[in-house]
Amino acid sequence: MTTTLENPVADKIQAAVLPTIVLDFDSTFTQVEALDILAEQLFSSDPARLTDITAIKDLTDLAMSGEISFAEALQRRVQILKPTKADLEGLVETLKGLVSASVARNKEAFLRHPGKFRIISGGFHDFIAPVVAEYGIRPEHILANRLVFGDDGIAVSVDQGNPLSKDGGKVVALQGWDITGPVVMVGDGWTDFEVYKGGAADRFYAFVENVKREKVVQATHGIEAAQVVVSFDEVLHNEGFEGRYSFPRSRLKVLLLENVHPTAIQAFREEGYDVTTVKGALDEDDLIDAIQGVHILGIRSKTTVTQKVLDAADKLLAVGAFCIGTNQIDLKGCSKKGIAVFNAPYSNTRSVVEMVMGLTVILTRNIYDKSIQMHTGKWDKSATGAHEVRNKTIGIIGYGAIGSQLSILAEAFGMRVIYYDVAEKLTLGNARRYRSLDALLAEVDVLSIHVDGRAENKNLMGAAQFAKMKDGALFINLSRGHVVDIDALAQALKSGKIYGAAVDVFPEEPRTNDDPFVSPLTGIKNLILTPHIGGSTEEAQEAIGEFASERLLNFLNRGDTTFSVNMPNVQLSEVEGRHRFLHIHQNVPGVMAAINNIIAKYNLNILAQHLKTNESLGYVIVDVDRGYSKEALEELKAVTGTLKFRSLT
Ligand SMILES: NC(=O)C1=CN([C@@H]2O[C@H](COP(=O)(O)OP(=O)(O)OC[C@H]3O[C@@H](n4cnc5c(N)ncnc54)[C@H](O)[C@@H]3O)[C@@H](O)[C@H]2O)C=CC1
Ligand SMILES: O=C(O)CCC(=O)C(=O)O
Repeated sequence: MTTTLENPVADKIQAAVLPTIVLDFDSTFTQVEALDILAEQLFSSDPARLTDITAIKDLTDLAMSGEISFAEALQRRVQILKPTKADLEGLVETLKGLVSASVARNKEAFLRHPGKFRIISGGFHDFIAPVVAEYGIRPEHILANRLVFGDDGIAVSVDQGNPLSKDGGKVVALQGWDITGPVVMVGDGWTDFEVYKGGAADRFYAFVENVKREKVVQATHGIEAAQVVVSFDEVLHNEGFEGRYSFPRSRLKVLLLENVHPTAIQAFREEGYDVTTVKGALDEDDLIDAIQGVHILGIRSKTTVTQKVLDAADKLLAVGAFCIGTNQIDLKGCSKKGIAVFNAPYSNTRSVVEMVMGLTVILTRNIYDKSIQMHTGKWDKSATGAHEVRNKTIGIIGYGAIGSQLSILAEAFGMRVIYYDVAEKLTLGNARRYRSLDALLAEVDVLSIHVDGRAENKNLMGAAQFAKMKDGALFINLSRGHVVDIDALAQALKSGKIYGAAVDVFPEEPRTNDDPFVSPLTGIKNLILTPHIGGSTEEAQEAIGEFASERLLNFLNRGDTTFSVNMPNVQLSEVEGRHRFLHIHQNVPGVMAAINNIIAKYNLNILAQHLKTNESLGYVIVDVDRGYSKEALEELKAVTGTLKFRSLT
């Protein structure tokens, strides 16, 4: 199967006859209404004038949505604001930092096509010109009002001779401009729509990235030449401009489940992707419905990505596990479809380790049960059964990222550390590796499990293993629920064989906070139960949000597969001034030769080429210079064994 990212609209438009794109300034070129910002700047520190901030905003909104006359709103706002030239300089600096995200990320396109982008605004040339200059828009390509200053340097009114100070002014002003060829108007406000309605523009884009004005959006319905766009990427794409992106990001859907941290949501939105979030996990049926049309899926530990889900995933490019474990994802199924899987292998490691150390002390001192007794009014000040952790032996099963971190912290607490791992590991500090699990079990005062969730680890700790432990040992599991036979653990605790335990993960976990927790472990003495929160610290969640979204964005934006758990890892630079083909295929003979034949046939000039394979997949990345034909792309997609094909610009 290939991923087809086509753009029929752009195909129809001859690249040679690029239109002139005329942008509105307020809430389009910038994220904000400049006069609202000016009001905040001038009045927010003066309690007596706070109401003027609201008055300015109200006037702006009424004019933008077409409720009152634009000319009246403009004049009244200037009368309230009365700015000086120095005030406007401050405003310019603020506005430079508030350019719309999709405009800012397409700066290269602005600079590459001087004269093709112009500004028309009911705002003021005085502050617009220095902001748009950074995008190569010259003063003569800005139509805007001018402020009239009094002798005292304070602006008192608007230049009345300028058509833009009047109602319907944008239509008149634009018609009088020296533009040849098609004109495309992009804006959020009613006066922008009027430009199209009044015949001064051939096409209109209602720009809703910053603000959605219902009256304007409604007005576009049923008009073939008008369209609502959530980002400037779409405008560039539709109008045949070579923006940074071969496919508008706003049409790529990201579905984030399980309360993924806001840093991730923001990262995708800032890059222009269409993000949907869901608080809890989805069960298989709901996920099958939700996954259709989704390009990127973000989950944590409670969403299971099964073969059936993958079969329904018609557009899926990548799955991000916003956690460490990936046992909830059918990795083989993903590989078979060329879907890349990423996780955040180190972002919550420390949180888990700190929790294990805390639990170790709490259990060794019997603090948990003492606290429960206190809550029932029982004061039991006694040292019996309470111990220091110093000189005790902690046994770690699974000496990976978490196990080895724990080794360091436990040693710092004065504990003796021994570990068991099926793989060769670098032993840290004075820890000792045991090659026999049984030998380790027999020696530990505290046992902590940190193996990964592979299926073979089911019931790694069962009745036989608990029986091999010292009487009165402590047991901790913050790895995966299925690793421990919980009936056997319950029995070992009830019999006193295991003196105390802490369990954070369970074979069956509720999908959301509203679902009940049912387990044979509830109600047992000296057993601390926690709702899978080993990695749930604000620090870890933020770090995971940043790390996982960065991996996914690097994959989307440049094809980089660094840290992918199933794809061959290839580190790639940004796509600058070139085209990049990304070809994911089954690792079968002949694919590379077929790709190279097509490249030779179409005489494509290769700037860089990479091939990396793993057991099941091959990943070819080809960077070519700008000239290539659509036929070449079609042939590359059709190579036998192709799973996914994308091109980036
Ligand atoms: N409770 C929570 O909120 C969290 C749980 N976790 C879980 O903690 C576990 C460990 O995470 P990491 O240390 O990052 O993983 P890791 O992959 O770095 O380490 C796992 C280690 O276990 C070893 N191992 C696997 N099976 C084994 C076996 N049968 N016997 C001995 N050693 C075995 C591996 O060789 C590896 O060294 C994972 O299951 C992860 O999902 C991770 C973060 C948060
Ligand atoms: O916090 C989560 O959702 C899962 C944490 C976890 O178990 C992991 O990172 O593997």
